[in-house]
Amino acid sequence: MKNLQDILYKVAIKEVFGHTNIAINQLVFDSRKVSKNDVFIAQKGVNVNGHSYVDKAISLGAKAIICEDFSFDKKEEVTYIKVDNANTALAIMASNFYNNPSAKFPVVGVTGTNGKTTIASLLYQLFTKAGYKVGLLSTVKILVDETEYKATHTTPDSIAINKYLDMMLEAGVEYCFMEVSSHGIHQKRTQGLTFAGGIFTNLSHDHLDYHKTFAEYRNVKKEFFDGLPKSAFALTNIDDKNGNYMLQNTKAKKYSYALKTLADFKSRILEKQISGTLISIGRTEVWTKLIGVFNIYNLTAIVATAELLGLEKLEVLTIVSQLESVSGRFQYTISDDGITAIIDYAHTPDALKNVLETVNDIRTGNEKVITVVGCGGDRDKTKRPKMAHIASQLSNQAIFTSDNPRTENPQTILDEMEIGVSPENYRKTLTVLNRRQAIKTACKLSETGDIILIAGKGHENYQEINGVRSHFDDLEEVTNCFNQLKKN
Ligand SMILES: CC(=O)N[C@H]1[C@@H](OP(=O)(O)OP(=O)(O)OC[C@H]2O[C@@H](n3ccc(=O)[nH]c3=O)[C@H](O)[C@@H]2O)O[C@H](CO)[C@@H](O)[C@@H]1O[C@H](C)C(=O)N[C@@H](C)C(=O)N[C@H](CCC(=O)O)C(=O)O
Ligand SMILES: Nc1ncnc2c1ncn2[C@@H]1O[C@H](COP(=O)(O)OP(=O)(O)OP(=O)(O)O)[C@@H](O)[C@H]1O
Ligand SMILES: N[C@H](CCC[C@H](N)C(=O)O)C(=O)O
Ligand SMILES: [Mg+2]
Repeated sequence: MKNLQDILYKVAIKEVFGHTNIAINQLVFDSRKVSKNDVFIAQKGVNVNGHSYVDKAISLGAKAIICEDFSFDKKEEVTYIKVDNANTALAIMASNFYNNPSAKFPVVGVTGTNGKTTIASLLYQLFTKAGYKVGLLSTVKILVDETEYKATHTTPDSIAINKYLDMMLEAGVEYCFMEVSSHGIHQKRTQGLTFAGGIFTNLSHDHLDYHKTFAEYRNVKKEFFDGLPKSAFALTNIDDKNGNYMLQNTKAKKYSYALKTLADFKSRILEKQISGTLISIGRTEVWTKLIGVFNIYNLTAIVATAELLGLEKLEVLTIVSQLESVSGRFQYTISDDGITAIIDYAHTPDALKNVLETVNDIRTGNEKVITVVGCGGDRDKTKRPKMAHIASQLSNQAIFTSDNPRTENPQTILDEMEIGVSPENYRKTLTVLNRRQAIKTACKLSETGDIILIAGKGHENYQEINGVRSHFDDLEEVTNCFNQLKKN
């Protein structure tokens, strides 16, 4: 049991009803999960208002309520605390509850539209290879040293973040790398954390269903840097047109990385091959297995981060050449007939463009590029025509199919994609609603040397249709098709 008064340290309280010097069990923001002596935090969500569940939480044993208004009948035996923002209060309380784990070891946050998982995961690999115990909070998985936990979000809720950071400390973890999503920042999931550093990757079109305008999306990302402490570093991609903007009001020490502009950390691409890229970082040449200009940005960011965290430059560069690509990010397999299939998590227009440009860059002759792609349901609809245009423009054949339709009609998503195809590219497109069939079609249409890009789902091992998740794995599907072709 903990004392509520201690947990409330640094929370901006507007009004209190009842006593705060009481023992509490745990913090809970979902009334359905409340048990005896818990504190229920009422959050105003996207779908419902948590304030409607205060009575339910009390009936299940909540002893204290954190809320943004007092518009309900109060019970004598319960403590009510009014705050400006329940999400911020929850985040600070979650840090206090776990004794502020983020202040006890370096936690570095990565934000930006694309590249967060790649950078955080590569940093995990790099620091592990350098002999440290490392933690990772990412879209793909959560790692506490070598123990893996399932990730439900890119940035978990603040209770989960602090719980994992606490577990990391228990396990002797020395560095943690985490993704900081725009939803996470907006919902204050990372407030109250002490970051040792922040990294900005890039900003392009995504999540305009949630943030409404690009300016709002950009400002939410900037909020992360505004909140960094003076002791932290703020590392930005200065080739991105929003790179400087992100650091405008940060108190942290500013650093930049780039491939084109003059920067504190600069790399150059010397040679591109399907098996990897030769780059120079500073004055040192390094061979990496990673492919694509975007990945060289990611590598430059991790080299800079490792140096800013005190690792020795030469050691870092030696390890860089050993780093493996991240699951579902430009992951490829080659069939016995010499057809290459690339699985990539590109689910934004910019990512799809980058990946297809990379594919076109490394193709050697007259081989065809066939792209299988869809767009997620219940997410930003304005991405759909843009992604369809890019896929049809930069491939010889685009096959539009379902991603995770979630609660939307899959055909409607495809219709909204098709609107983006220019008349001159129309003949290059096909629509195959069923993703398995779409992948099969791509395999049937391809010949030796051809390249199939299967975009959008990367590492995901499920497909969500009508709210139901069934097992689905792009790599598994294409491998099955390749095996089938071999038999025929
Ligand atoms: C849009 C969004 O971000 N939603 C998140 C939000 O849910 P919500 O606002 O819909 O919650 P709600 O259902 O309206 O409920 C409001 C409050 O009432 C509470 N409640 C609700 C019902 C009840 O019976 N009792 C009760 O107490 C809920 O626990 C909640 O506290 O708060 C929930 C609790 O923290 C999150 O789980 C949920 O993430 C959903 C599942 C989600 O899909 N989020 C995605 C969009 C997301 O966050 N993605 C980013 C990555 C994006 C990227 O960069 O690619 C991420 O960080 O993962
Ligand atoms: N630095 C980058 N710039 C542009 N595109 C990138 C970059 N890094 C990766 N990508 C592309 O974006 C896709 C997603 O990469 P990654 O998973 O690292 O991004 P993310 O920011 O974690 O995405 P999410 O918002 O879903 O968490 C990759 O599969 C690749 O196509
Ligand atoms: N973190 C991203 C993942 C998108 C992946 C794509 N496969 C989809 O389902 O839309 C989001 O929640 O928007
Ligand atoms: Mg991610």
